[in-house]
Amino acid sequence: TSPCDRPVPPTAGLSHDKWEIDPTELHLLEELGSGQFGVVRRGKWRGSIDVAVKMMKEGTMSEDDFIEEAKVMTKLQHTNLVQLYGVCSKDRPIYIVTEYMRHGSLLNYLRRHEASLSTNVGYLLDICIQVCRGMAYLERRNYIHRDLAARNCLVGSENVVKVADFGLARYVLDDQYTSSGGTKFPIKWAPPEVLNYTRFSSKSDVWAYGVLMWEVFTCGKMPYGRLKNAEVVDRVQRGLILEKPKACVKEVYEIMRKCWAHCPEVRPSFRVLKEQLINVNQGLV
Ligand SMILES: CN1CCN(C(=O)c2ccc(Nc3nc(-c4cccc(NC(=O)c5ccc(C(C)(C)C)cc5)c4)cn4ccnc34)cc2)CC1
Repeated sequence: TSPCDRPVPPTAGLSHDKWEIDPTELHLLEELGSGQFGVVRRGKWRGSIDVAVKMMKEGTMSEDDFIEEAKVMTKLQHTNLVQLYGVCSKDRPIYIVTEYMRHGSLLNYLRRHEASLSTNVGYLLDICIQVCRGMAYLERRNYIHRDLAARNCLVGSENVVKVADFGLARYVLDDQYTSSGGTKFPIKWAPPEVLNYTRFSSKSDVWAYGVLMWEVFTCGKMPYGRLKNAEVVDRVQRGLILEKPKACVKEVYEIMRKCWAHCPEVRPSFRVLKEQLINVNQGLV
């Protein structure tokens, strides 16, 4: 295709280190919330591009390792991935600059719109398919997310849904988050091999994706309700799985259940999941 057909890569035109963003070209606006690394704000880049800026609180992230990885992350480009535009790494705190998603996290979006969403099975399935497309791209690029959940997906204009913060879990310094015994470890989205051996893979992302599907079809309920982490670990080890959400048709629940196969090899790939979900969605029309 001629150069004018190809979309200009969003990181084009940056300084010699194309993933390095000049902070004088950023204009910070309101706070969007805060997460594991601290405050996140909306901003404008080069006067007109809407961005989200994570300002890395000191001591929350292994910064040098992340800056190295940022080069790879800027190359991951897909409609259903929140695009990393670059980083401001010359001063501290480091800024992580991504495209802006105006409706916030998928989890809050599901909870806010439960009334209209709970009867719209086709749209709930479409949300799952969009996340699956983003994850199938990461799978093709041999890139593991490590913390896929509705809270780590974002909703943008025209209700597009994108996967965010892929791979970032590797740079969190808080061992309450990184160790499977920690209070912040995402136990309810983790398969047996992660609970027992912290063995992450695209197939552990598939397990988490099954839980994300459950979150979508319950419009943002907490998986396993108020069960304590230890009780969830015990259930998962014994092969007990999440029950079928009311809004979920049998065919969709069958796909969810496959994501929770005890052995990672038995779970479908995201590529296969995507085909199966699209088939069900066409069957619903
Ligand atoms: C009508 N509603 C009004 C309220 N509302 C908002 O305030 C709102 C609107 C837009 C928002 N957008 C974004 N919000 C965020 C955001 C905001 C707060 C916290 C975070 N998350 C984090 O900081 C974070 C997430 C995960 C992780 C690990 C490594 C653990 C996986 C580490 C850190 C992200 C990032 N974004 C990237 C692109 N767009 C956004 C966020 C919130 C949503 C719309």
